[in-house]
Amino acid sequence: MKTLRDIGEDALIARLLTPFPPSTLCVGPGDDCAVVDDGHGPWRLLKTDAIVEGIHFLREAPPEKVGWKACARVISDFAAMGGSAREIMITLACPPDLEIHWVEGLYQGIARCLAAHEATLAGGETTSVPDGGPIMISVAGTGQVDRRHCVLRSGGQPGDVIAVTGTLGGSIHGKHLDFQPRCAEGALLAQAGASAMMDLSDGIAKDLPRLAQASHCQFEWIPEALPVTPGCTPDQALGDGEDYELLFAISPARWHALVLKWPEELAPIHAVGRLLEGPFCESAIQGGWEHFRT
Ligand SMILES: Nc1ncnc2c1ncn2[C@@H]1O[C@H](COP(=O)(O)OP(=O)(O)OP(=O)(O)O)[C@@H](O)[C@H]1O
Ligand SMILES: Cc1ncc(C[n+]2csc(CCOP(=O)(O)O)c2C)c(N)n1
Ligand SMILES: [Mg+2]
Repeated sequence: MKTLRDIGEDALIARLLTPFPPSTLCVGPGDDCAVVDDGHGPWRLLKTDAIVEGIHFLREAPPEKVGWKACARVISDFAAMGGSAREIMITLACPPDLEIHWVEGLYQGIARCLAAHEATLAGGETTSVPDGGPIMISVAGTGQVDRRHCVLRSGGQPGDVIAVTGTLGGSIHGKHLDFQPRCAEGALLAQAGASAMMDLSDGIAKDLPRLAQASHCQFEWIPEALPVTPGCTPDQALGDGEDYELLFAISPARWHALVLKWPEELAPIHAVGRLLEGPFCESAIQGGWEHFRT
């Protein structure tokens, strides 16, 4: 009998979505967020995400940071559309022997993250896992994005520059619990006419092929152009994952204009490659995170 390990996360999701009719939303499954048009005002963004003890964090991690991470991951996906967060709901599944203090710490981190991003706690759900089971925190949220400036993974064009914010690699040494979702950067990139965008959670080795595939393009990348986090190797920059930086495509003319006006106080931007005439067939980069296999 085949198991999830045999096919991995991406093939599993593709199989699970097969029986469903094509989405009638502005954007259905397949992007960082789903997008809903209420007919007036900004577009609504929907996202759900989960972190699990032993996979995304260890029990000895400071609970405030775990709470921050759980919410910041969702906000990073809003940023990846050019948008921002609105309402957040938290589902908490814990084993009975967990100290109350740990959960209170978790909620301090959640509160800090929501306050920093002007998001509102709308409610949640609390449940248990059997003794010895892992803590799981699931965060669902709504966000919003200006309907003229919503950036999908699928809008990339052959010839577009591929670029990233910040530096890549080494997140396990602390950044994965303590990152700033790139909301200001995402909004500016959307206004500047980025053609495609996503956040980097599984490593650029996994996520760049995903963006290229969604945009029906091939890609080339320049290994020496990767902005590697100091102290990390290029392989770590490619595959460590949980960078929570933005990966985007933009026309060469817009890229040149953007570089000239990019504000110093935002995370720096670096070109790392180019989209090429399609169709996407196979990834030229190895590495990155895939659930059930990594
Ligand atoms: N179990 C599921 N059922 C339906 N749709 C799913 C399921 N899991 C993922 N998806 C959809 O598949 C797409 C890819 O999901 P994934 O979790 O990889 O998103 P991501 O943005 O790449 O990752 P992250 O949440 O770490 O940023 C998303 O559009 C998501 O809504
Ligand atoms: C204890 C521990 N072990 C490993 C990692 C690294 N890690 C976990 S999930 C993931 C990919 C992103 O997840 P998702 O695909 O769910 O967005 C990465 C890089 C960690 N943070 N903590
Ligand atoms: Mg994402």
